[in-house]
Amino acid sequence: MLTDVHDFSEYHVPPRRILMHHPRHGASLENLSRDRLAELNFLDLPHPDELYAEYDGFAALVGSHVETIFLEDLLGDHEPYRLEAAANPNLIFMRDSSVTLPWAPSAFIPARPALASRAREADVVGRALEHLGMRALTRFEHDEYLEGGDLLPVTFDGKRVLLIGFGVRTTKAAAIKLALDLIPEHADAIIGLSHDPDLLHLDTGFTVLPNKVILAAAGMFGSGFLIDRDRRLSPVDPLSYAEALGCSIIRCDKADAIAHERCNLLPLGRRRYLAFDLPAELKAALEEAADVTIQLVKGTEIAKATGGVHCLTRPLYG
Ligand SMILES: NC(=O)NCCC[C@H](N)C(=O)O
Repeated sequence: MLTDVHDFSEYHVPPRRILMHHPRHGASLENLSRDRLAELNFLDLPHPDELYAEYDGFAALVGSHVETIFLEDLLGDHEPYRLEAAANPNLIFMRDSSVTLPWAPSAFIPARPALASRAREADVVGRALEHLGMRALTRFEHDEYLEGGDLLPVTFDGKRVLLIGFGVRTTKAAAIKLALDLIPEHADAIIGLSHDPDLLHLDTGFTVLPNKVILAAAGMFGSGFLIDRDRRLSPVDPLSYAEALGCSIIRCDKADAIAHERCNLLPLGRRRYLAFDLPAELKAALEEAADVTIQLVKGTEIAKATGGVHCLTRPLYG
């Protein structure tokens, strides 16, 4: 059962700050041409000024709820940061380059991006987090790849659970490494969810909300596994498993999840959420079932870069 008492889920704990990267802090978008879309995994070429305006609107809305902090504030003239900000427009998707855990505010998991053009992000962002006094809990190598959008920390019946999605980016080897390095000190269990490769990350098509509500892209999740506190691995069907534990699943259209970031909701704690424009029916259904308030912000240009409000943010809890 998901409980509110001792709930250290990402959707429950208000971040103390949110770490972001403004696309204007570097000219990566202005220098972008169509021939780089595949390398960056963009759906289309965003219009820089419109994307900046959307980002400003989003950052202002986030800032009205919680303190925001930008990579620029922490790294300023740091050479690798400047180079990355100048060349890599995916740096705005701060969710992916590291993982933070609501129950371990002074630690982080450095990501290891699988997309070659994003490979340097984790070092840059790790440097910023270390600058804030946070320490790395592990290091991935060999065939261990993990992008932050594939990891959702929740508390499940008082247990600290890492929900990890496996699609095109994150590997099972990374989940095993986390089981070895984090259980039992920093996590009690890991639930792996294999998802359709059309879904970029877990957070493209899946999120857990209060009241045991799950929002999932329809037909995208199949097999999965559970690694328990004794590091025993057993197969589970993740959605049936969740339903058996009393969760209700609201499904959204797969194509909408991919093109419009429908499942990519940003929780700010105290039942507050932000999202890119949602169909009125879906918004009402989520607000009713999960007893949350969702504020909407325009993100058409940002969605061309294949990310949403969850992808743009890295919550800091300490
Ligand atoms: N968590 C996310 O879904 N992040 C969005 C990343 C978009 C970026 N174009 C990528 O393909 O890595």
